[in-house]
Amino acid sequence: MDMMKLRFRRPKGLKNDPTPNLYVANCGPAVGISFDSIVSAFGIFGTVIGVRAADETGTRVIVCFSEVSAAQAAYKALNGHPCADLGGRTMHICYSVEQPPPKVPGDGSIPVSLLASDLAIPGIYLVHDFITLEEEQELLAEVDSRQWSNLSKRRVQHYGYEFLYKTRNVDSQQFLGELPSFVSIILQKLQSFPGLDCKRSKEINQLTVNEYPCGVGLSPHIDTHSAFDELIFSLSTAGSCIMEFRRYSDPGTWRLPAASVDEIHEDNIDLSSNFTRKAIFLPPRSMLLMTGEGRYAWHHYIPHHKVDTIGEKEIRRSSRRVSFTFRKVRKGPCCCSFKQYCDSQIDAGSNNQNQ
Ligand SMILES: O=C(O)CCC(=O)C(=O)O
Ligand SMILES: [Fe+2]
Repeated sequence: MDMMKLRFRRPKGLKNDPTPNLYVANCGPAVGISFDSIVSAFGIFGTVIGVRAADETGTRVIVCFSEVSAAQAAYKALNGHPCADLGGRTMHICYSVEQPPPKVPGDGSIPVSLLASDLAIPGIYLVHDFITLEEEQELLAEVDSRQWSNLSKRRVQHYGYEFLYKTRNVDSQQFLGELPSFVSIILQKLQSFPGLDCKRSKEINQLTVNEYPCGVGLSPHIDTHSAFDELIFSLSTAGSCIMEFRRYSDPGTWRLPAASVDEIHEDNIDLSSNFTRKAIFLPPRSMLLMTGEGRYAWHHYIPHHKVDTIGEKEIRRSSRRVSFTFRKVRKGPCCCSFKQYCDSQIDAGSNNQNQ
């Protein structure tokens, strides 16, 4: 059996019987530790069949041994103790279990709200006709006269600070300049966004423009807490889509695709875990605000559909949707009260999720 083709995960609950496979947190390429050095460091305890990423963070790996006893020895020696062979790094280890095959969801459809009040997720707001048709045309003309960067399925532009898809964060040391003047009108309108203190929307300093061709969506994610402040605005132009929100019942799954991931697809998501799903229709020229619980604890997701079904109606997506996501780059760690979803508080904290 090819061990590396099997899917392993962190065990749920307290029971953690030894297996030959270790789930190792605080270790991996994103913290400067190559797979080769992991093989050597763990190889001291027995034959390592393979090492691979446990998820997309680059900071958690699965180490597969040929024998349970070797995994036990490595666990005993390295869990919570600094490892001299890996630069004195302290790892958090548990025995990994085989992932059950994903359940095939029903037909996948859920009711789609037209209004945020019907969606009833705390912190999610939607304002229809936030901009006029003319303003929409102007915005599109401006971005189309600028350079797009190609991701695998969509094109993007970043202003203020670049969003780095590998780390799902921004390089806050690298300021690209003020937001362009063609969005001044939007920034001005955001100051009178219903129910918001205008000071908070004044501080926006990052813009990502996403162009989705028909049928392309966005994998479920939470915008990285440590990268961006609480308020996240997204203006839809040129086309519509539905946006699905998911609140996972197992906080462990929060680590799956975070932020605007390009290369990660739906089949990487742990469909066997439970989540509550809600969806809202985002028409062109509408402005979505994600804040509070909706921003910090719910994944947002754009299904990869060419047609969105809203009640009895089928709405064909147009040739493209262009969204303008406005955020403020965070200075210092996030201190939200949704700790289990918060990379500032889990990775830097006790790491008790892995113990
Ligand atoms: O296209 C959108 O409205 C959402 C974009 C988004 O979620 C993101 O860039 O993080
Ligand atoms: Fe997002």
